[in-house]
Amino acid sequence: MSKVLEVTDLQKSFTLHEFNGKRILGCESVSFSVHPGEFVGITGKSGSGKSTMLKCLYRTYLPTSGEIWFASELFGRINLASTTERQISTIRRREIGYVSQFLNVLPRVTAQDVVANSLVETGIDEETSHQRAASILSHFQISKNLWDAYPQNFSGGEKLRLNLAKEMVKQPRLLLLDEPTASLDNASKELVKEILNELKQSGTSMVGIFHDLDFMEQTVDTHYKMNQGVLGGVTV
Ligand SMILES: Nc1ncnc2c1ncn2[C@@H]1O[C@H](COP(=O)(O)OP(=O)(O)OP(=O)(O)O)[C@@H](O)[C@H]1O
Repeated sequence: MSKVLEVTDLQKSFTLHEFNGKRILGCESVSFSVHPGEFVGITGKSGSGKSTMLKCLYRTYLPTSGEIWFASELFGRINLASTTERQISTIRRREIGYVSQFLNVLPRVTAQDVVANSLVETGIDEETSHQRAASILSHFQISKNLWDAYPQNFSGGEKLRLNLAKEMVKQPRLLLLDEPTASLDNASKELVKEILNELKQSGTSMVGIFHDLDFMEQTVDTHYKMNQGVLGGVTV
């Protein structure tokens, strides 16, 4: 089966200029693949390099070495580790989503506009975008009286669901999840589990990092462990 993502020998280290160029290892020797509709889960101790690896996949961090091959619908097979900023920004708008508990949106933009703007950026007209945004916000159980509120003050669970809504509405080929259950109660976790399963059924591939092992074991297809920056063998 063709691969959506193929990571080979990814390494990221940080140079601390204020400490005479001291280098800190984020991750190294990271190699794995993701197939269409596959959900890969990554666990590991705090500081083991999980977020660094995920941020390299989204190109928030420029990898120090290694390759990240992504099967893009728009550009064909491209190496995210070395492609241009311009391609990366198109890919982020159209094909790769990133979800964490932290909401990074413009101030004074309502929740419904946050989701609708995600679609407008892909070229869909305003009216259709607002209709689809309303439908996904209901589906994610974000109460209607919050749709025209500013999400900066939303609860942790509401922010996470809004983040998921704004990324999922684009139907990305690949979704990156940074601790998708942080700050969720059990009912919200169940909802997120259902949503992730629906996404999988629709063919979206996912890579998620987790501290919540129970949740992870119920949702992922493949599990890797990160240890001191190195990605270890499959355990599920
Ligand atoms: N921007 C940065 N500058 C310098 N060092 C960094 C940076 N980001 C991460 N690191 C270092 O890289 C190492 C791995 O950190 P990372 O955040 O990837 O771990 P993690 O496994 O995601 O941890 P946690 O589970 O606590 O979130 C740590 O030693 C961290 O201090």
